[in-house]
Formats: sequence, C-alpha cells, structure tokens
Amino acid sequence: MELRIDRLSVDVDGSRIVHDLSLDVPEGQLVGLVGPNGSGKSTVLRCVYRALRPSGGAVLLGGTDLADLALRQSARAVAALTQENGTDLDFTVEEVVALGRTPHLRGNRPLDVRERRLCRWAMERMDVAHLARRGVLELSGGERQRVLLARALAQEPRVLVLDEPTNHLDVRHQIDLLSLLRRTRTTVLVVLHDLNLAAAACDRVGVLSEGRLVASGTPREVLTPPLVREVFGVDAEVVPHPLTGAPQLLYTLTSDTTEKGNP
Ligand SMILES: Nc1ncnc2c1ncn2[C@@H]1O[C@H](COP(=O)(O)OP(=O)(O)OP(=O)(O)O)[C@@H](O)[C@H]1O
Repeated sequence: MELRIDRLSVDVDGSRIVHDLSLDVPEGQLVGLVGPNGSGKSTVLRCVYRALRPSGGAVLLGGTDLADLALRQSARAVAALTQENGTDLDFTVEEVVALGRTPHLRGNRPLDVRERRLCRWAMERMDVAHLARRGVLELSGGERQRVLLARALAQEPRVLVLDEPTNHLDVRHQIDLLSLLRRTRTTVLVVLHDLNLAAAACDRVGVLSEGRLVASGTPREVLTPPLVREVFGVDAEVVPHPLTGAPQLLYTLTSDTTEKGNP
C-alpha cells in the first residue's frame, strides 16, 4: 500500500515545526527520513500514525486521506514503532507481541492458530523467541526494542513506520533488522540517524532540516559531501561500498584536522 505525505504542515503552540512537506513512499519501498536533532522527523511520523493531526496538508494511505478513515481501519494498516512506546506494564514478551493483533480482534476473541503461529514467527524473526516467557521490564534496551518490533510485525501491517528502530541494537541486530525490512517488501518509512545504514538499506532517502524537506532521492543522489556539510555541519568523504556500490560516509573527527597539539 502506498503512503503519500502531501504538503504536510504541523503547528505546535503557534509555531510551525513542519513546513509544506511532501514525500511519497511507493508500495513495497523502504524510504528513510534523516536529519539533525529537532528537524521534525518524529513529528512527521506522528502524523502518519495519527498521534498528531496535521495543521495543513494530508497523509494519504493507498490514496485515501487518513482523516477519512476510522481509527480502527488505519490501526490495522499502519504499525508504528515510536520513540514513546516503551511498555511500562509487566507483560511477558509473548503477551506484548500478541498485542500486535489487537486492531484485528473483535471483542474478547482469543488468537486463533494462524495468529499464534504468526506471533511465534515474529518473535523468531526478531530473535526474541527464547525470551517468550520473560517479563519485558527485565529485558535489556535492545531486547525490548526487538520485542516491540516483533509486535509490529505480528500486526501484519501494510505500512510500517519506525522511529529510530536501530536505537539500542547491537550491530548484528541492526543489520538483521534492516535486511528483514528489505525482504518483507512492506511499505516502510523509517527514521534513521546512521546515514551509512540509511544508504545501505533505503530505496530512497528524504532529508529534513528545520522542518523542511531539503532533498529526496536515492541515497547516491542525496548523500553527497556538500549536503552532509550543509545539513549536518560535518565533513565527510563519500566512497562507494566495494561490494554493493552504496555510498558510504567516512567522517573526520574535528580534532584530527583543526586542533594542533594538546592544550
Ligand atoms: N509537543 C511539542 N511542543 C513543543 N515543541 C515541540 C513538540 N513536539 C516537537 N516539538 C519541537 O519540534 C521540533 C521537531 O521535533 P521532532 O521531535 O519532530 O524532531 P526530530 O527530528 O525527530 O528530532 P530527534 O532527532 O532529536 O529525535 C523540535 O524543535 C521540538 O522541540
């Protein structure tokens, strides 16, 4: 299902924090949203998972304005991993993952055999099946993040919206997650801080700066030294990955070139 963000604006307390932003996520593609802290990435995602109402413009799901869909309809189609959704409840891992089915259930119907298999599959994909009976509160940050990702997969969403999903994950689980996202061919909009992961994994990348989309295109088109300098204020060399050709950024620590000797 295609996700289209069409001339989105968001005002908070009278000031505009997202300006007239348009970005398409074609069906089955993985689109990354990158930008400095405070540039508006989470705010855009909040409009997609309906935690925030746009002040202008619209978010369209398969061509339909989200505002015209019942909350239950959009909750079935869109799964979100947000900055806020740590779980404070002392549920077991398998209970949390089963919550992914909630938008599909009517009344108190228990999960059927297919859904229980699906939850098991999601836990295995996220490498948390061995933790199924453990309480989520006793898990490490990365384990808990993987449980929340398993819950999102168990929802069988048409669109996945992920806000810094690689937070807390060790390098193997970061690579596993992004490889899985590429394989699922679900429509994915993902906020990433690691530009090299974004370059390796995303079909397209949108770059935000001060609430505006300042560039979008393939990683090769977008992640250039001048753009990285202008938007992030850092110098980077960009080299092609020797195996895949994806652009990879090599940073130079400021002190390596500008500081002379010790203070
Ligand atoms: N509820 C709010 N009230 C006031 N200001 C807000 C609110 N939500 C967001 N902002 C401001 O809007 C701007 C964009 O915030 P947002 O969280 O979308 O940025 P971000 O790009 O996701 O940042 P980060 O990379 O640090 O997570 C920031 O300056 C933030 O302080």
